[in-house]
Amino acid sequence: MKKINVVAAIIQCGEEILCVRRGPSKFNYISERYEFPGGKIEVDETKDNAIIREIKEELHLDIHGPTYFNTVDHQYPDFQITMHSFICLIDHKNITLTEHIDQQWLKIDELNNLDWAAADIPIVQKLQAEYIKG
Ligand SMILES: Nc1nc2c([nH]c(=O)n2[C@@H]2O[C@H](COP(=O)(O)OP(=O)(O)OP(=O)(O)O)[C@@H](O)[C@H]2O)c(=O)[nH]1
Repeated sequence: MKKINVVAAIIQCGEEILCVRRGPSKFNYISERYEFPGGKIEVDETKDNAIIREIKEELHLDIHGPTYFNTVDHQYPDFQITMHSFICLIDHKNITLTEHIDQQWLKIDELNNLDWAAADIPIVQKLQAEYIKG
């Protein structure tokens, strides 16, 4: 079974978090699902550098000092993913979608309104648990 290592950015601006929608895929379970922007870690690349590079490529956005949030291991029918998420703060919402088909800026308690890729559910749940705790 193919294994991939992915980084994902929880991009926060004020109280809102950026959620992006993947385009059509041959795998129906990720096709047009919402996810956090990011992508595969390249050989010899640090996770921090991978997240900075992916966000620059995908959103034309510079982020600084990503802060580690969690790691999710998830088995999809055709591949296994290990995804490391990072909280990234920015001070403006000027992004350009180069790969995704929609963007939504949502408050943490609104994140359930979206149809997420399954691997993202533990991230959403942890964000909500920490938000409730304060
Ligand atoms: N970026 C990202 N990928 C995710 C998330 N959740 C999730 O299941 N994935 C899956 O992880 C994989 C990431 O691959 P990708 O296509 O984004 O990576 P990439 O930009 O490096 O792609 P490339 O292969 O075209 O160079 C996809 O299969 C995607 O569906 C998420 O929150 N963010």
